[in-house]
Amino acid sequence: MSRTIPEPEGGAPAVATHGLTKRYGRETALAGVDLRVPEGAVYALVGANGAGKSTTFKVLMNLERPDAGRAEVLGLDTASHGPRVRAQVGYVPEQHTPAYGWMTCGRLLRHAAAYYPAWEPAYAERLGQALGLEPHRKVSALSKGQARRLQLVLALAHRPALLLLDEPTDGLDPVVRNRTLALLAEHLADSPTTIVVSTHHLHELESLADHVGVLSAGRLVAQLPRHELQRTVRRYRVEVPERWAAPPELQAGALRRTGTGRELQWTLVGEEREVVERLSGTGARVREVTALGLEDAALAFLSEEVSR
Ligand SMILES: Nc1ncnc2c1ncn2[C@@H]1O[C@H](COP(=O)(O)OP(=O)(O)OP(=O)(O)O)[C@@H](O)[C@H]1O
Repeated sequence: MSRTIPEPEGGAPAVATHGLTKRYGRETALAGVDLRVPEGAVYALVGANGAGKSTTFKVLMNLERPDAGRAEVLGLDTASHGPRVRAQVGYVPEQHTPAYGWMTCGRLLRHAAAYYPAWEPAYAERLGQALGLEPHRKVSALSKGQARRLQLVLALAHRPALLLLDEPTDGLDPVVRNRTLALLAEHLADSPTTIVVSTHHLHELESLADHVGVLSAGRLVAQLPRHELQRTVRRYRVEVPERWAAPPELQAGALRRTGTGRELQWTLVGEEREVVERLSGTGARVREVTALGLEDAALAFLSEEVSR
């Protein structure tokens, strides 16, 4: 089951993929993904390990070629405009291994400054200080978290139109993790930026994300604005008559079902009023309806398959 948003109105999306498919040998990493990221959105990409998040980022950066389909980033076809795309994107890759390991952090930042015309040295310095970056440390000698801090400065300091952040807080200690999220919020407030960010900790993006995409085994099983997600995905606690069978239209909207006997908890997609009417029409009594947080609402899509 997949739920998607219509094409954003007015102007091209900042990121769009069309039937994106990527295989590694017999492994299908992406199976016909149609991503739509409106300009200015903070789009959280979630999914289990191996769902295809990093592969999506790599294709968007033209670091991997799709086997079928195509991707557009900032109006450019990624396959034919790789360098132009990369020049306009701030990318934090999944791997914590920045290039130029023999340089010091300070030297690498100066090197990047020469490469990006919009690089702001003062901003780079401020970010480095806020993240506790040590300019004299050699890149190859950085710990995982230290490398992540450097990658964040490299991605943000040229204020790109698009940030592609693949688990940006991975490896960071809790203090720097919070600081990074605050820096991202400040960055957004200061410069118009579209962000696509993957995470296994969606609650961290509770105050930032306004769109959510859920990848499951290479398929985009949900893609919708956050307010839509939270409005239409609800948990219903219902009491059902004996030998009650759920009608097919409710089964179709069910993401998760727990409970036994006559008391059930269902996470369902649909307009609350209609869902309650449908349930009541079958003799079930709705005892409680709970609105879900961003993380629970998105994660419900990931348990969809296993609950069926
Ligand atoms: N270079 C590669 N060679 C072979 N298989 C690969 C390669 N890169 C990715 N895959 C496979 O493609 C699938 C998607 O991987 P990907 O790294 O995109 O997932 P992910 O959602 O980022 O996972 P995680 O949350 O664990 O980082 C996985 O099954 C993975 O094993």
